[in-house]
Amino acid sequence: MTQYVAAIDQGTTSTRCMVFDHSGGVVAADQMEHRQIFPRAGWVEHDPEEVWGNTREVTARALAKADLTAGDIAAVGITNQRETTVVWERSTGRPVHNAIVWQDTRTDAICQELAGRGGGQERYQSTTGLPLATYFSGPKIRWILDEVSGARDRAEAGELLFGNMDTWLLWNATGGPNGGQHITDATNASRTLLMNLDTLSWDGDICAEMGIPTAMLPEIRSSSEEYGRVRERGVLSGVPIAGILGDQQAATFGQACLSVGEAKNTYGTGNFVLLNTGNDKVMSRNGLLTTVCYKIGDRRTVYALEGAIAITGALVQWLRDNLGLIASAPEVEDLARTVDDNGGCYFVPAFSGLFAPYWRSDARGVIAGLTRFVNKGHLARAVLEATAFQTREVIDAMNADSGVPLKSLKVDGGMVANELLMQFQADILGVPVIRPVVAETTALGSAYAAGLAVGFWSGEDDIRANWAKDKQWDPTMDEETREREYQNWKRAVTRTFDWVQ
Ligand SMILES: Nc1ncnc2c1ncn2[C@@H]1O[C@H](COP(=O)(O)OP(=O)(O)O)[C@@H](O)[C@H]1O
Ligand SMILES: O=P(O)(O)OC[C@H](O)CO
Repeated sequence: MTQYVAAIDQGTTSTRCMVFDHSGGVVAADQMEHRQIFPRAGWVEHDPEEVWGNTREVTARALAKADLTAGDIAAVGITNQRETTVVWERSTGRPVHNAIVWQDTRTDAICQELAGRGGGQERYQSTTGLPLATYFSGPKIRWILDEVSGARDRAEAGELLFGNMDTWLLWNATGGPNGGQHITDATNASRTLLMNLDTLSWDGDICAEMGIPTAMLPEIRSSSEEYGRVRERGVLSGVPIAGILGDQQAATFGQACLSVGEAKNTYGTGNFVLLNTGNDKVMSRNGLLTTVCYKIGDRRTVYALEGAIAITGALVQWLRDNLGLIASAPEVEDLARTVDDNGGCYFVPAFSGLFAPYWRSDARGVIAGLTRFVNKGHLARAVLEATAFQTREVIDAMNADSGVPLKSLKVDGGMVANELLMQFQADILGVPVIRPVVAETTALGSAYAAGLAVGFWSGEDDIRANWAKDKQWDPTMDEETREREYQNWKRAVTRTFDWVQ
């Protein structure tokens, strides 16, 4: 009897396997962190083989915890950190380079060169919905083909394959060199700078301009259909892999933001606000991305506007790992509660430049407003407030683009355990912030996509019915304080500009 659906959530800091029942409840879970490799300032890499090894391990451990076997699982969904780029050999499965992570800024010169050509930024935005920025996969593939000896010739000959983490895991799970499926879904493909947002196919002209042979690109499919079955030797042997969604789109789906105008914010390594815009793609005039939200089987594509913020939870990690001011991420709340306010201190974590709504690769981090009064408690508060201020900036942009002010914000991700942050977020936005019972909405969203494809769930009404509120924070800050604090933040942001020359 197949009573459950499994999800693999391959995130920036860790890989999880979660098993869900029909009500969307968590039956079992396991998680492993992988190494963050920083070869130079601004460069961030992961080892794809380590990530694949961790995926197998967390899957085996999650099943063992609930005493389940492959026969109990109706389908598997994959969700993943988006944009992170892997290039590997078709015949052996060996990566030709470490994965280049979404936060990595090494492709700045490539992006500037492409922007300088005919059409430049404007052409990329109108075709792909994205600005030309180091964040996306296309320039990262180009860098690997330029820098790894012989790689471009081998890619042209069909010997090398490209994939984001979804494709890398799917290919390995379905057999690797022995029949592995080379497939991605439209949400992941919409983050490469290479896909046409209307046709959901690779844009031949852009690929040629970027020097990327189409022979190495995966087939683009919907987010909910059977792509293949787990290889014979896998713990989930024979189970269909039937859902793929980029992690932020998965969280949108898992939060049941299924109607036009519904939005969620995920607080992880970075923050990502997605607003469902239905079957219409809205082109931003305020620094947001236009992206595929999901495509269920052969139904019409649903699009989203996205505010992508590079560094939020990663700043808490930085406080822990680089300064040693806290021993674990949750301790940042205790430290921040030792003071009443930020003491005039604002921390703008432009570690990878600034993403939405600025897209400034020349920006670098700044702590503004330092005096002898400021202590580590104020610094902890400034670290948490940075997440809330950055969120306000992208919500403002969204309100301007859509013309309809947001009434409340659904939240999820690792940082939403932080009650101080959630209250400050409601205060600085001036709208209620709502956390669901299952905060693991990313894994849940990909489980829903997989379960829908095999008939485990019958439709979107099941997803809506499973969503339940855990807690709500209402704004308590007066308007004058809110705007004064926000304007101080904005002034601090301007101090990060023009640093990299
Ligand atoms: N209680 C907390 N307060 C503040 N930040 C937290 C807390 N718990 C976890 N974090 C941060 O949340 C992030 C982990 O969230 P998660 O959703 O697992 O991220 P990802 O999916 O990006 O790997 C880390 O960057 C960590 O610093
Ligand atoms: O791994 P996360 O949760 O930080 O998400 C990363 C995003 O997908 C990057 O676009």
